[in-house]
Amino acid sequence: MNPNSNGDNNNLGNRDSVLPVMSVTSDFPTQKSIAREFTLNREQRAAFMIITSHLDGDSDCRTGDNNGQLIMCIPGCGGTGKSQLIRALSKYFVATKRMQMMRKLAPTGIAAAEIGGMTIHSFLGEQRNSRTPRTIKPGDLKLEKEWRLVEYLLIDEMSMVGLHLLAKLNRIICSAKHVDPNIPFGGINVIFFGDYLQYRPIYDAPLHTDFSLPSKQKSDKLLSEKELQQRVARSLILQINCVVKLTEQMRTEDRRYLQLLDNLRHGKCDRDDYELLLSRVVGQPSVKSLSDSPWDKAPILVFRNAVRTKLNNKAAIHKAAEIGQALMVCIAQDSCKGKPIEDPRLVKKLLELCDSKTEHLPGLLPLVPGMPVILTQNIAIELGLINGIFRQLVYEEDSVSTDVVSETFPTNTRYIRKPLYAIIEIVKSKIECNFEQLQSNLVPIPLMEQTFRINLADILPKDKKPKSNHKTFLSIKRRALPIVPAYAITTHKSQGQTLNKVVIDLKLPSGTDDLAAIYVPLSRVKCSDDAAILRYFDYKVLSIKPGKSQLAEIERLDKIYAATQLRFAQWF
Ligand SMILES: Nc1ncnc2c1ncn2[C@@H]1O[C@H](COP(=O)(O)OP(=O)(O)OP(=O)(O)O)[C@@H](O)[C@H]1O
Repeated sequence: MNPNSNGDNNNLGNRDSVLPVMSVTSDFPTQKSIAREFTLNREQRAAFMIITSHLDGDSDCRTGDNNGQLIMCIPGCGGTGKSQLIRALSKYFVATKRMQMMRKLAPTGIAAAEIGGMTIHSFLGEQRNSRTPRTIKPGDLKLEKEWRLVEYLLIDEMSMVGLHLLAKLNRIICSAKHVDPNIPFGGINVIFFGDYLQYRPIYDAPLHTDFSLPSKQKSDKLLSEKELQQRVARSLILQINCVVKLTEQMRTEDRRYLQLLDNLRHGKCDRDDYELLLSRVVGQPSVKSLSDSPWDKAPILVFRNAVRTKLNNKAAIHKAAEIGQALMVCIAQDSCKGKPIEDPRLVKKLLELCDSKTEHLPGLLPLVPGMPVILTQNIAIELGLINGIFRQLVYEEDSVSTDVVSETFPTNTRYIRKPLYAIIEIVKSKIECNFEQLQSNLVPIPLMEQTFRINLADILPKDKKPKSNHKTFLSIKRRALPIVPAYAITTHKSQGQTLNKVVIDLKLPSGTDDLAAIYVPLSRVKCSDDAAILRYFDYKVLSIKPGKSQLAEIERLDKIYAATQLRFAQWF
């Protein structure tokens, strides 16, 4: 715009003088420039335009069901760029100074870190598997403040979100926003991202649960409070009024491998697909040994937490030997009813429990400099504090001993009873630091405290187990470093991540019939050459089919997608 041209030609002053020609080029980001910056494809761009135009008050976007409230779903299989779209949307909200209107939540720490969001549990102020839900009191000022400015709620990895959790979130938002509980999500706009064929929630019913299908439960049985809440949440999901499906594969460049992944999603892999995967089994010419580069640095994806812990311990022992150092193992401090535990057998049993049973605080934590780690407690996930490399341990000098605590580790292991903090190099740190001497990605991680319950019968030797079925629970308070090694991670933890090289176990534990157990690990990489298969596996695992309610929900969303394309034809 020329600042001198105000439309009034009589005000041009001296007509003989030459007017300065000024062209103002603005660096101000626009919808188009951000879509370009993130190289959004056609589908990502359409979703981006619908949401950002809704934000900008576009009247076409703000009409229709629910008084223009956007209840949107962006489904897409692994690698179709859902997280990339969230990053582009975030950039637009930041650039237009409206970031406080957006809240990003995900069901797991790793998924939340991928999008710079928080976990739903931490946002609800609850622990995982908590038996004491957050109480909602009218006039809760903290809650009101948390939600006052929020108008767009983005929920990633929707396959792992449970209906009960969603119901809680809905109640909290309605209460914070002081609106009629019949208005979905307190009237704010909600956008779900994810893929229903990936992992489902562990202790809850998935969002696609179809309560109209005949269930195993007897029809005359009264519904529990939890089941009622789940049905309420399902009715919210049925109000989704806008769908953009992402279909273009952005992660996998290898056409043949893409075909295999697609066959897998439909439970239709053939012998050729099987042969392709067998050619990647360790020991075959393409992957001679896991000790060779690049496989020696690739994470191993396994199904069971116990297997993960065993592999991590072995890898730590091996790495310590490789660099010629004695292994360090930090010991957790456990107490019961405020007193240290005295029975040495009980102490040992507790320390050897898998961290999945101890609120994710490990009893025995092996540490080797350079070891990849995952932070298991929510310290500041929105700052990227989740994946890192262990660099250094600070501990009380006099708390080190070489007395054997566990046969798992070599005899020269140094056990540290009083660690103070560990210095972790955070892989994708978003911490800004102005001190020249301090590296912003080196973060001291202190000890943390958690309480877990354990059934005594589960840890007593077989001959000492009580005969009756009566359960005796012990409540244990543990102080420990909130860190676990990440040489091996569970396939569940890998969901949402793009991995450069990965070693995958496809031998499923018996009784596993979830397609996600195969599809999630295989879809983490860009091509078949980036995956090594740990050992031979049964052809049968490639023919696991998606469930009925998964397919029905995908079909329902497809129909809404067709209507969305007609409604916003200009962006498709
Ligand atoms: N438009 C794009 N331009 C360039 N790269 C992209 C684009 N979209 C996605 N990618 C890249 O493709 C890979 C997969 O994308 P992303 O992680 O966003 O997929 P996803 O749908 O969230 O996958 P998952 O379901 O496994 O979580 C990433 O490496 C990402 O950077």
